Amino acid sequence: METFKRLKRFYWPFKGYFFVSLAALFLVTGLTMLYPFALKVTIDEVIGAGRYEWVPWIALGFVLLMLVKSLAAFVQQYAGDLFGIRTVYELRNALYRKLESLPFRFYDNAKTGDLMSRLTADVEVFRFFLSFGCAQFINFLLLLGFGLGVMVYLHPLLAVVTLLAMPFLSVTVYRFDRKVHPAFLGVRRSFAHLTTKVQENISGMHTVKALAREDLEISRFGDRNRHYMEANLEAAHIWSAYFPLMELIGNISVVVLLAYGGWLVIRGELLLGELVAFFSLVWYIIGPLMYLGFIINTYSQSKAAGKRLLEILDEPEEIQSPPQALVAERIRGHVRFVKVSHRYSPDGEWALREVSFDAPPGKVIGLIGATGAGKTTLTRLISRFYDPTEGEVLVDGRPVGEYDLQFLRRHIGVVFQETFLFSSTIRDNIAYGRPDVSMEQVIRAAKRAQAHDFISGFPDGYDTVLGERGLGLSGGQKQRIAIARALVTEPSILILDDATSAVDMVTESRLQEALREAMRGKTTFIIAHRISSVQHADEILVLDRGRVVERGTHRELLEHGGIYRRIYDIQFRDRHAVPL
Ligand SMILES: Nc1ncnc2c1ncn2[C@@H]1O[C@H](COP(=O)(O)OP(=O)(O)OP(=O)(O)O)[C@@H](O)[C@H]1O
Repeated sequence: METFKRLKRFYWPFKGYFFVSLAALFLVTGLTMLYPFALKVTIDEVIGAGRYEWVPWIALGFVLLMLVKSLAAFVQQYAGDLFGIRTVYELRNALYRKLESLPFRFYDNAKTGDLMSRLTADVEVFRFFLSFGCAQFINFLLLLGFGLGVMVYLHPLLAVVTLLAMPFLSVTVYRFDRKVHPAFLGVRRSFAHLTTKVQENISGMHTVKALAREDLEISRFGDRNRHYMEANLEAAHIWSAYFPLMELIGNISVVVLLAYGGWLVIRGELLLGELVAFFSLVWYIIGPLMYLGFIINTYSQSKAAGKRLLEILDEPEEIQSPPQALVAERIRGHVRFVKVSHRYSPDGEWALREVSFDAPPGKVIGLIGATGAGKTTLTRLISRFYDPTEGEVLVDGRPVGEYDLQFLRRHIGVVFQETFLFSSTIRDNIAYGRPDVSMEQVIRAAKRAQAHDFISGFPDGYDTVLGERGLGLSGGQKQRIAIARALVTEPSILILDDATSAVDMVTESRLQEALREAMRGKTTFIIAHRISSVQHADEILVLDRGRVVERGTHRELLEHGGIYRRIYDIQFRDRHAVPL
């Protein structure tokens, strides 16, 4: 119940639909309960008493009863559906909002397929229970309560005989629930594993094919598919073992009832019509009882699904805007690091160690160093994708944690190492951060990013629709669109994380020229492996295992003769490329 209690805020606002559905259900069940009475009256007081002229009227009464019951059943079903559908609409929105606000840390380990299955399959299972299972469960309780009440009224002893089977049935149902719940949790988990595999494979299909690993992937998929099948089989096994047992217990009580009831009729202690009424009442109880397994099944599944949804909703959002968040007129772009250290997990390696530097507005900082040296980590702290473990990151003299998060990020243009483009037009991709910009601004940004020429070369120009993740463009073209996307927001701070790695040297040098123009008075961080990409920076920080081991201008660092010089020597054995 805990899971449902915690998800109450989603379904409680729609309780009106639920209660309408419930009221209609009361009516349906009440009318259903009238049948045995009508039968009893027809047999004992009409046919038994020879009043045959009443039969057509009784038949007409039955038809009317059924019409009202159908109408009530419609209201019950429709209101129940509305209850479920409206609830999961809110739930899905809340989950998506949560996913949008979760920090980078969450996505470092998140699996897309698993998240997708939570947002789709688990939400659907939850809806099914709200719309259908929950009402069925209440229906069961109603039928049981009404049925027993009427039976006790007709013949208490006979009712007790029926009740004799209940404890056995209750124990069986309890044990069934205990077993079937983990089994369904397993089904949901292995379904998520399966979808994760499919999603990863479709995304990485080029790599799979390039390395001719289709067979391996088919066999891996086969493994997960088998797990999913086995999880389903296990659930089906539990189901098929318990369901007939429940049915058997139910049937035994019917047999006992018929034997004892028949004996009572023979002795004249019970009217025939009463036994017939009793018999149909018993089925109103035993039917739903046997159905109880299915109801428990939907309940168990929705409990398991609800738990998985709560796992997302409960994820901590450690990176948020503070209560009195700072929103300035604009950000000038003065970035300062004071003894900043960072590690991604409390017991992990330090990714940055005591890094300090001062970058006033307009300064271009180059970051260079071996892979894993901490260059990306450093820039991630400026945008507050992570909070530093130690030390302070200041923008315009204020700790980044004091700013409104969206305000801060809107003023920082980031071009990531891996370019991600949406499957929409080039214009929409460039204008993603500022959808209201004019076409002129889009073109200006594209020109500065050296992208205008190749975009204009496409038959549809800026209206060219890109494939998923920008498929159909070269690596360098994608990078330049990403740079234009960052520039169009007119950021005060620009971070280029290996953003020109796929661009040829000539284009890169033109790009840097244009960027210098565009970023005048703003601060730029350039992460690169190529010396040619950072050589014009005002200050170059050389990182090694998280520490700044050298700093200075290109010339100073060359003269210093340290790591930078060694990188330079390796990269420029042919010295003509870069003058000393
Ligand atoms: N999300 C993360 N979770 C845990 N550790 C991480 C994460 N991102 C980076 N690291 C670790 O932090 C260290 C610094 O990584 P970072 O990405 O900053 O290096 P880098 O200098 O940008 O490397 P590259 O040039 O290859 O991009 C590495 O040891 C890396 O394994």
